[in-house]
Amino acid sequence: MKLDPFYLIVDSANWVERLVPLGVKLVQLRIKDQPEPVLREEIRRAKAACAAADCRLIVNDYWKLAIDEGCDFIHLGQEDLAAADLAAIGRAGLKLGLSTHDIAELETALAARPDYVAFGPVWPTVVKEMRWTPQGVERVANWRRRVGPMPLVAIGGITAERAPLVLENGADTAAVVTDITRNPDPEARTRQWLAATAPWRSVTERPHLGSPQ
Ligand SMILES: Cc1ncc(COP(=O)(O)OP(=O)(O)O)c(N)n1
Ligand SMILES: Cc1nc(C(=O)O)sc1CCOP(=O)(O)O
Ligand SMILES: [Mg+2]
Repeated sequence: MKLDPFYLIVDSANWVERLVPLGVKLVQLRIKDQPEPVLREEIRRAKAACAAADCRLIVNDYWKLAIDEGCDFIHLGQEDLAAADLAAIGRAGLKLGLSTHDIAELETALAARPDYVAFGPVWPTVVKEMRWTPQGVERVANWRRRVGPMPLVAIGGITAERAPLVLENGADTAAVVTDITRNPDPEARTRQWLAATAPWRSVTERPHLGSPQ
């Protein structure tokens, strides 16, 4: 499975409808603290907008709703994973992305046989409080060697200017929230992201790096 090198994360269907038509091909709907009917409606709208633009939609956290609504990709953190029914997710044919921040989490994630592994925070993030200090791009390269051919997502404090650094260090895709959603011109910033990641969009094979350090 090849992931687009630009992985947009937003907190509403409004954002999906606004930015996906610009050419975004990989988007996560990450909504917190909303009642189920609202979540369901947001997922439906995001799904329709993504279908219209040939964009892959990944639903964060709400794996049961994702199954119900016929989505095909979810993202879970380690706590989400502990509470999830992996067999049900597998039966529904959902692809699975998992968060990792340290070696123990990586081992837990790999044992669940995900479709991608995310690693962060590479740089400081303002989106949420995290137990981990910024990990740096060298550690992205280390994760690349550890996960082998599995798709690798880098996340945390990534800007359009920094995206090439994580892609050069072995990430398959760079995930972003605030560099776009808090930019004064999110549409222009999205276009800058599309341009900054374009060299990796056309690459079909990436040479393997060395063994883990
Ligand atoms: C691509 C990607 N990577 C990491 C996360 C974080 O997931 P999680 O640890 O479950 O935290 P929340 O996002 O749910 O607060 C993510 N959502 N996406
Ligand atoms: C939701 C999330 N998870 C992270 C992790 O490291 O697991 S970092 C993060 C926030 C990413 O937002 P921004 O691009 O604005 O830093
Ligand atoms: Mg989560």
